Amino acid sequence: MAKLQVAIDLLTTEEALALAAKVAPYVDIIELGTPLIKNMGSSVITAMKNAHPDKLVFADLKTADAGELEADIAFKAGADLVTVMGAAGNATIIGAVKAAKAHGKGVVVDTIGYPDRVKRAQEVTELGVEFVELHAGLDEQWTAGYSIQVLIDEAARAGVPVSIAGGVNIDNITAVIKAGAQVAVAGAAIYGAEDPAAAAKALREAIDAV
Ligand SMILES: O=C(CO)[C@H](O)[C@H](O)COP(=O)(O)O
Repeated sequence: MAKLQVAIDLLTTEEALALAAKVAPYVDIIELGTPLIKNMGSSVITAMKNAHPDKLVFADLKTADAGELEADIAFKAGADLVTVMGAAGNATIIGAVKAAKAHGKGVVVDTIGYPDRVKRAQEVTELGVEFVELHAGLDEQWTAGYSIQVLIDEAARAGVPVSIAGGVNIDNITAVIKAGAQVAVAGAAIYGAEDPAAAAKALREAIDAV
């Protein structure tokens, strides 16, 4: 069964915990967004894991260097998964995987901005990462002509475990899962909804119906 990941792109621990409390029944993975971690530090990771020990806590570090060191900080704080940029060197990804193995946790590679996301996904899977995020970031999503269909097409031909992030919503989540994504990441579709719990529930039901 595919997983639903809520991306919490809010700015304070208080707001993040309040959102997580509403949507936790419907999600498998709680992602702490990069701006949230930059604003609050690793204490937000600890606060979220303490509040939701039964969920996978995903620290979207977007590490570009010092992979082992940065991953170790997040795992010690309570993260189950951390991200490293696909554009980083393999040594950085290998370092983060080393830290993950030491803690019994995992690394996700984020392909944001990478020219050939599928090729990089296949390469880094060999390095022992959990899965690869086929990701169009917020700036790319706001570029004229953006369509999530490009990520859906990439997932269908990746042949390795992937998630999709970049505007997942109730209108496209079925196609995201049918393309083979193991994880659907939804940020604005949940935290920007008038009723985040109802939005998360609808996404969960759409996944379960595939
Ligand atoms: O990592 C991110 C941006 O860099 C977002 O969390 C990710 O893109 C998911 O959010 P949305 O569903 O709003 O695109």
